[in-house]
Amino acid sequence: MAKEPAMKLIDLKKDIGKKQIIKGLTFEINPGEVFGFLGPNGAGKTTTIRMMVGLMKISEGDVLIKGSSIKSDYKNAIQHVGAIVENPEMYPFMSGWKNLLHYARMMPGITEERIKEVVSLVGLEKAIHEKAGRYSLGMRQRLGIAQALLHRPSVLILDEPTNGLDPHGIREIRQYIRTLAEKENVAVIVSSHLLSEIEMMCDRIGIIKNGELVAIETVKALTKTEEDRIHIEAVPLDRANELLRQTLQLEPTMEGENIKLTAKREEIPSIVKCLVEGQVDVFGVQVQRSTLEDKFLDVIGENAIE
Ligand SMILES: Nc1ncnc2c1ncn2[C@@H]1O[C@H](COP(=O)(O)OP(=O)(O)OP(=O)(O)O)[C@@H](O)[C@H]1O
Repeated sequence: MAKEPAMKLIDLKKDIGKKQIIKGLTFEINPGEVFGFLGPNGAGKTTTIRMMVGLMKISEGDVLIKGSSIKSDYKNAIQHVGAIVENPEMYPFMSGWKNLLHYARMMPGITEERIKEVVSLVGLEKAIHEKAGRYSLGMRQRLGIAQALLHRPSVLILDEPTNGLDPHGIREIRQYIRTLAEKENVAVIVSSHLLSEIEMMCDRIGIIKNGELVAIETVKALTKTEEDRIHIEAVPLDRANELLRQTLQLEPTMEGENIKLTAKREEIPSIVKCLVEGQVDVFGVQVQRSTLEDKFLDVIGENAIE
């Protein structure tokens, strides 16, 4: 039997006034995966996340969390969710430990053992008895994640978790997010604008644009390139251009001292051979791998970026 998805969006829609902001999102998020939710400004990420956690009314469609509808069975659905949508609320005059204890008391069945477990998951053992007010932003984020994990949610939603962190803090959060997805088998949904971040942290990515899902792929598939962009420095350039067109039926463009073309990596030796045999001197060949950022721009169209 296929495993039950941690979260399922079914034709989710949101109208505000006469405008349709979210136009029917359907996808699933699996236990133990880190899912990146990407999109340009105004694409509808925050609106979607707010509907996922019941902070905003759904116009049409539904969100199921471990099979329970957030619309018609809110109480059951929400108990499976841990979320940090805005900055986590902390009492600065209390230690990290006391903060967690305070939240734990508001929920049934959370033992001290569990508190210790989440503290260790986010790597805050050393600082947990210091006042939260003295924590760095990264430590506060981690305490927030620990708090969201206390009740063993199946889905953890983090809206821009690395916002405002320095590179060290970003690396730490990234590491802990991966660890906890693996150790707790929780589905982590991370929204972000930082593509390189998402590339390093996520297993799968959903990209939305104007309230519609335009791509959903594993990071591996999105960054795998069938064809590379190749820059060749060759003299004389005109002759090189002519040879590549006539002999190999390629479509190069010329730029300064370089020829640019797209081709498969395996084709490079025959391209060089063709040029050399045609009395063209080759001074350099550069292969440009396509990054996730290129893919993102391909999918959403460059004009969408402000
Ligand atoms: N209360 C509202 N009334 C009218 N339009 C709204 C309202 N809230 C959001 N919108 C519009 O809905 C669209 C999606 O907004 P949303 O904040 O969900 O996007 P986002 O992807 O989270 O963007 P960002 O990355 O900039 O936060 C935007 O065009 C926004 O202007």
